[in-house]
Amino acid sequence: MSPDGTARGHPALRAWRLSQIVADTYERSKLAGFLYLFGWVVVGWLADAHRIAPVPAVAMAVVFLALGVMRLAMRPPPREDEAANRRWLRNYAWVLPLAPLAWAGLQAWLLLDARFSQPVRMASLVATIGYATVFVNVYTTVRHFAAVGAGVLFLPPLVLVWLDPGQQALAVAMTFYAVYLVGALVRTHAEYRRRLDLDVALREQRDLYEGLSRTDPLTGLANRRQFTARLDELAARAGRGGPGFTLVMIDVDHFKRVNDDHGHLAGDACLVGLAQRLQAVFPPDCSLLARLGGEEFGVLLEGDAASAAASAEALRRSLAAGAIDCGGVVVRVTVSVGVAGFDPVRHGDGEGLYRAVDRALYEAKGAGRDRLAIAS
Ligand SMILES: Nc1nc2c(ncn2[C@@H]2O[C@H](COP(=O)(O)OP(=O)(O)OP(=O)(O)O)[C@@H](O)[C@H]2O)c(=O)[nH]1
Repeated sequence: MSPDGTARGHPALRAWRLSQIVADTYERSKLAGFLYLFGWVVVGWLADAHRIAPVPAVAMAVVFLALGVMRLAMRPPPREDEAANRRWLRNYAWVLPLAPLAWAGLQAWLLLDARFSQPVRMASLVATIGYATVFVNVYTTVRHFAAVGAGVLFLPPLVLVWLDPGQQALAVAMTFYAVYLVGALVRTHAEYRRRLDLDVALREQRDLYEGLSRTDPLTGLANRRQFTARLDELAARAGRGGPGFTLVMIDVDHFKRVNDDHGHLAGDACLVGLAQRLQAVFPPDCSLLARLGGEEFGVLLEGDAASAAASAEALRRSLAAGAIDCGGVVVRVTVSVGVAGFDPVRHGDGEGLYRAVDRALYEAKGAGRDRLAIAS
């Protein structure tokens, strides 16, 4: 298991999970760097630091400002770039503790330098406790970020307070608080992980149902719903002057006989075999292949009708010339085909093209089947 807990799951979900951790970490911490600058302005003003030690006082302010800007500037990479997100987390692991480290040095200075009064030390300790609390409650997207940040902030003053004989009561109280911080860190990190797991599970379910709602369960091709949506999309795009496209509709001839002669299961296997033949002729990366229902298939292809018709004709010929394996039985099937390229003026929209191709297919059937007709 990697530090971000992303070892399991589908790669896309794993990448999403990692990018969510990155996004959450950035969102939670992008402005928090400036809190140290604000804290130092308040505590430094209380401490009269600009008079006691002007150069270190200003230097600390500049350091906190620079570290705040640095955090803000580290914008997360694109979500889909898993390697870049992993790199970002690694880099951020170095950047995030820098401000706490600088604050810890400042805190040690305020506690050890006799020129600073007791109220100033108390004020700085209150700020330190606050920053450590923020770390364990907010930056728990990655547990070691929270642990390192809170540890760097809290442990040095705790040790210094224990070493001061006059501060034993405060040292005991801070020790109890340190124990609370450890418990809070474990709890908030577990809560974050649970929420993240739930988000991932919900996305997984959503992707699954979305896939099912767009896919024909028998052949794995697109279903009619997806086909219609894509047809409308292509027609709208072509209507706006976009690239042209062609619709091919393929209907198995006398498919009822396949069922009647060999059984429904053989009929199902035949449809699956036909879908595979379609995928071989019309590669899915340049077309949308759909089962429109029953024994009817639709193909949407970018480009003109002539090349689509040539591919469909090659398929028709190869089916007519041979036979296909339908789950153990070898069956000869022929197909009738209708083809038309989309013409925005003649067809108007996707439905208009569908009707034209359906008519051409009907003509091919009427003319004796096993043939291709191009819509006039
Ligand atoms: N095995 C199987 N058969 C199906 C499925 N869907 C539809 N059918 C069958 O497909 C047949 C379609 O019959 P028809 O519409 O009369 O068409 P046809 O027999 O192919 O004849 P033509 O289209 O006129 O050449 C029917 O017998 C349906 O039961 C399916 O998912 N699996």
